[in-house]
Amino acid sequence: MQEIVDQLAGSDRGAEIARTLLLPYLNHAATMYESGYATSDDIDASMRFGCGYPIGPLALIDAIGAKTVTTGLEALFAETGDEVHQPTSILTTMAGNDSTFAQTSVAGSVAAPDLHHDIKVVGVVGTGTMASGIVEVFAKSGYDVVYVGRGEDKVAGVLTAITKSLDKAISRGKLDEDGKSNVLDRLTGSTEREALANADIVVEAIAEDLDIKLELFRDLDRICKPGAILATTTSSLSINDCAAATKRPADVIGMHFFNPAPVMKLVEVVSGADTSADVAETVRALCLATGKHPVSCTDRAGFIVNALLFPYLNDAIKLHEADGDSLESIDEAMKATQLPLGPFQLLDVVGNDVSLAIENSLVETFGHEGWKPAALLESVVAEGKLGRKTGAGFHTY
Ligand SMILES: CC(=O)CC(=O)SCCNC(=O)CCNC(=O)[C@H](O)C(C)(C)COP(=O)(O)OP(=O)(O)OC[C@H]1O[C@@H](n2cnc3c(N)ncnc32)[C@H](O)[C@@H]1OP(=O)(O)O
Ligand SMILES: NC(=O)C1=CN([C@@H]2O[C@H](COP(=O)(O)OP(=O)(O)OC[C@H]3O[C@@H](n4cnc5c(N)ncnc54)[C@H](OP(=O)(O)O)[C@@H]3O)[C@@H](O)[C@H]2O)C=CC1
Repeated sequence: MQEIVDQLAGSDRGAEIARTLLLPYLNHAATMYESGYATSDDIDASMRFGCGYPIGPLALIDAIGAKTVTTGLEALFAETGDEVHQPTSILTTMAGNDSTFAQTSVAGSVAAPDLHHDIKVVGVVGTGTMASGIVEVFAKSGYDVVYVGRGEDKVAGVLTAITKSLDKAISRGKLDEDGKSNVLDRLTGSTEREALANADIVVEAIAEDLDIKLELFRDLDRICKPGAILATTTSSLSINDCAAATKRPADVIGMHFFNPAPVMKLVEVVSGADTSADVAETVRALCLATGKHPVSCTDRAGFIVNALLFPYLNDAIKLHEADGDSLESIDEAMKATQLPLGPFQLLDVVGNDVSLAIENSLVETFGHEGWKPAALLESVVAEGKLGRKTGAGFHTY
């Protein structure tokens, strides 16, 4: 941790880039805590388990010192005049009285969640990046999984991807052939949504388009048995909107996995206005049963992680546009602070179309001018350079 603090204090261009991009992110994390949207433990856990960061933002503020962070933000604000660079009041208070976020931790005092629903069969809708990973997570945790795609080839593609992943685990000595067969035996692929009739919970991971999701939720409401939980892994759409398409809004919830789903431990459990407490608790317990770390939040654009991550990713693009730092030098500067991926590498993993949708939803909700999507993000999306999934994005693959 001291290495990160030292790296950020450096005088080279890489350290300057890292400060320019991280200080607003730290300010926003403090603002999120101050607003009461999430606890300090959940904010820090979200960035560690959702994005593989070595340290959460509030713990990083503690490590750097609120006074140093505040001074850095004041200098940035003097330069840009952008309201999001003005130190939030909790930071100035902490800078004044030497307090820390660690003092606000309630870890350990929260009771373990209970499963209030019997969950044996999990349904997944979709066969893309997230759906395939989510199917793998549940099947590896011992659940029977029924997944639905839009064609036999797509359904077969999920089986191929999971088989490849299991073979890799075998080659690394983490699984044996029996274990692989057990996982594969739990999978049932179908091209018919009716196959979900017996599922105890359905997690949808189809295209990030509200009309498409609403059509699906209407159909799930018709098909799924009474009491089944209907979950969405949406990155930017409203849980309340999905719930309103059904006659069972109490059973609708956000279950936001992170990419790659089999690796990233975080799941944001997002309660809509009508989600029942029993359903939210059951989903948290289910996350624990699959080895995931659940955090709780309400239905607001970006939830915890994306509201902190995407303004930072957008700032990285704007820095490249404004100061001419190369994509590689910005990626390297951020990786030098021990982030697993540079911002352009991560944008290409997520998909630039998904990133643009998230950034637009953040601007709509929070209204910050400075968060408007960078022109270059709009143009790579318009050119079809969506990232790794299309072979080119900010980088070429
Ligand atoms: C957009 C949204 O709404 C929300 C989001 O998802 S935001 C994006 C969140 N995700 C991130 O920030 C990703 C950050 N990335 C990382 O932490 C790392 O790059 C990473 C852990 C994914 C890979 O780490 P790495 O060191 O480059 O790779 P590597 O050592 O090959 O992989 C580590 C493990 O992950 C596994 N893995 C890597 N990619 C994988 C994938 N796509 N699917 C399944 N497993 C994968 C590897 O098999 C390996 O497993 P073992 O340790 O069991 O052998
Ligand atoms: N990418 C990421 O990093 C993350 C994404 N998410 C969320 O997960 C969800 C899926 O994203 P992701 O896996 O990246 O997307 P992909 O593009 O990889 O997959 C999209 C899936 O949606 C299906 N689909 C597209 N249009 C329709 C339609 N009209 N009706 C039914 N199915 C359709 C596709 O089927 P087909 O192949 O047949 O076209 C495919 O199975 C989104 O809500 C996204 O916001 C959440 C966390 C991280």
